[in-house]
Amino acid sequence: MNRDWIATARTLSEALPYMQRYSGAVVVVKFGGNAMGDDDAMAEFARDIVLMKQVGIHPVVCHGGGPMINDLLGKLGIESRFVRGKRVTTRETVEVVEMVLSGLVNKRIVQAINDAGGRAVGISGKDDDLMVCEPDDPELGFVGRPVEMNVQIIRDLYNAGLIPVIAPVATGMEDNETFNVNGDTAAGAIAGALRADRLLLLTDVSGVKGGSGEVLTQIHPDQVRAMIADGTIAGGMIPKTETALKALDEGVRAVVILDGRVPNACLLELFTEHGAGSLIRSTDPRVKPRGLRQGDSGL
Ligand SMILES: Nc1ncnc2c1ncn2[C@@H]1O[C@H](COP(=O)(O)OP(=O)(O)O)[C@@H](O)[C@H]1O
Ligand SMILES: CC(=O)N[C@@H](CCC(=O)OP(=O)(O)O)C(=O)O
Repeated sequence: MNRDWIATARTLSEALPYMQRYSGAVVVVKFGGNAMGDDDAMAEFARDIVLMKQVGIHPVVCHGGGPMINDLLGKLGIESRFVRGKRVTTRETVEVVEMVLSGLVNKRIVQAINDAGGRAVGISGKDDDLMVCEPDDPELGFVGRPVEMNVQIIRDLYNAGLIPVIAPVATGMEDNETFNVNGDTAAGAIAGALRADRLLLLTDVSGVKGGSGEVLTQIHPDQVRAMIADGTIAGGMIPKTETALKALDEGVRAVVILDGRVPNACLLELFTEHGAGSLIRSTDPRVKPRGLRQGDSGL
């Protein structure tokens, strides 16, 4: 027999304990615009999500799309400006943000998941008032900070066998305003409100790097705080790790920051001993560990 088939069968067999451990788990996956890549990479991501659903996990996809917003704004002659990793969003910009995120990007992901045999439903933070926001910072304009989460719609969708795909656009508390929410912030708020078992933040680096540039495979929340304070964590990694800490405070069991450009990144993290990227886990003794990596004291 061809040896590759034996290896394939062994790989599947080795994944069994991980599949059992995660059965029924809620896994929120943040799919960033930089991690999306070409159609092949999108199709591969979609297969990973469908496989997760097939083995009894409830995947919840929350996406970004910053580079795609930049493209359309550029075509319209509108300049993109960011302050501390967040887009300065005018009334004019927020219309483009909603068109790109709720339209183009959301439906591209929905279509890819459906093509892979899943049943995806695309919504935004506006649907069923999933995410209600207040202005984040006057300097940023129509950028929202989630203050009220109504996640029953997500539970209804995943319990019905569907895969929610969420665009980070939300309603304001007043005047039916539309707010642009950073994708990491939205994914963290959704994972926190769901008390998710895992929040996977897919990005374009292999994880959180320490002082000498090495990727840290497991990080204590206190170490993350120290690395933000001493500048080891900088730029776009600041909102990402702050999101991770907040989500852990809200009851998420563990957050993993990993490279979404690596083939089958989600499967590598969930179903192999190796794992992927940097895992930051809850230190709250009331949050029961589930499916942590081999060798972790909480396993
Ligand atoms: N300690 C660190 N470890 C890893 N990346 C870091 C660190 N400090 C800053 N960064 C930067 O953060 C970036 C990831 O944030 P960002 O580009 O906003 O991701 P995304 O677009 O996927 O949301 C990396 O590409 C890297 O340049
Ligand atoms: C407030 C804010 O910055 N919103 C983001 C929303 C998209 C996003 O977060 O996309 P990525 O995950 O691909 O970066 C933006 O306008 O770019």
